[in-house]
Amino acid sequence: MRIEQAYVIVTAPGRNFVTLKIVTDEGVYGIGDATLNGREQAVVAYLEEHVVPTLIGRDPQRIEDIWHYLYRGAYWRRGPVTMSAIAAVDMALWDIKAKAAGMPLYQLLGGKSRERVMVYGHATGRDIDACLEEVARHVDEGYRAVRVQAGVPGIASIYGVAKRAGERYEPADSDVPAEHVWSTAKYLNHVPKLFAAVRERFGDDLHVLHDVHHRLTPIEAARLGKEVEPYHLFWLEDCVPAENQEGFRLIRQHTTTPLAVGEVFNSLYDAKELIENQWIDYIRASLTHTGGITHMRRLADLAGLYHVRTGFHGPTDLSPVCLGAAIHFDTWVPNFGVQEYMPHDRLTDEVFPHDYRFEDGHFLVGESPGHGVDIDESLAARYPYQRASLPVNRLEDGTLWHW
Ligand SMILES: O=C(O)[C@H](O)[C@@H](O)[C@H](O)[C@H](O)CO
Ligand SMILES: [Mg+2]
Repeated sequence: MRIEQAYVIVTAPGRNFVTLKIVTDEGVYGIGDATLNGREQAVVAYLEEHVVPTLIGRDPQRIEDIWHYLYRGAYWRRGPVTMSAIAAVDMALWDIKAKAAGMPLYQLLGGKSRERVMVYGHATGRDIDACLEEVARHVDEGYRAVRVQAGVPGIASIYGVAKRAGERYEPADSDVPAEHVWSTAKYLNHVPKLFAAVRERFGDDLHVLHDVHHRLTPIEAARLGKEVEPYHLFWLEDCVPAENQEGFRLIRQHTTTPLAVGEVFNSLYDAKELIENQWIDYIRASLTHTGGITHMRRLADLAGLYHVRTGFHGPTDLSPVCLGAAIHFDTWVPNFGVQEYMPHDRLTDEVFPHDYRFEDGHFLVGESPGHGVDIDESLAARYPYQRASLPVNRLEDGTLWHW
């Protein structure tokens, strides 16, 4: 079998997605997600200029060799653009291999470790009451786990809160970055009240999660972790920027609130210290941004040695291709934790037909050969790319802060 064609499809049914399609001389093809929110065209250029020309004529079955060819061979290793490009190739090659073997991807990985995959949804609200209504909607829809993000009095626009009730939250919402203003003090004073209200209304059984989105210092995160301990969060996510992995040691010394991190990671080296020191409980890296299935299997196995579980990133800015492949991975991986799920909109699901299905707070993996997701290229062509940037964040004194 040989790779005959490889090309990039950029489409924007509601938001921008980048997909790599690899076609073999035996007619079998595979697709991979290469979407990097706000930096889509950088990955397109990397793929078209530096990756696709090297794939033509190669044996698509040699997944491991091609992964190292693209990783070690790049010389300039790691980084979100490179690793998203490698991930798209890797996802497409695993899709091809599973199709050629006539089996769903999870079988190729090692078979089912569970029948279904628990997900968490996103409940957001401009204030606590509005947020509680969204939590109630998710509970009614069968979710066992809900991420809770609410507006903070005195902060005009905040991460994770949709503009209007019931709407999905899409952060890449302007041509050039919008500027938000942030107050740690106002945020820290408010969040414990939010979770007290959630537990008051919904009791202790519902899994509740929260995303700090990189905005605290370690001691501030330690304070927040301690103050929400009575509310038994499933996890507190991205509480500090994780370039300095050591920062999590201090948080860990002060609180038993479980910690999750990693959606901005792009290799297992970003998480190695965190995992080996057991400073975290869940690793959030995504297949698309962390080099695909080949690399994520290594990261998941390392995590499993230290009681760390997976909690894949799964917002609407990762395409159904990534979500579909992730559900196969989640179905197999022994140390599964939870899968993030923001439903894509109808247009997106039409462009990316798939066989996974959401039911009763869980995903059920499909049985068709491969990862079970396709792309309708003629429909995709109707939705041209339009630049959309993530916001930036400033403190009230104007300091450029973490978004
Ligand atoms: O936990 C999450 O799902 C993430 O934090 C997202 O909301 C990111 O902000 C988005 O994926 C950036 O593109
Ligand atoms: Mg997050």
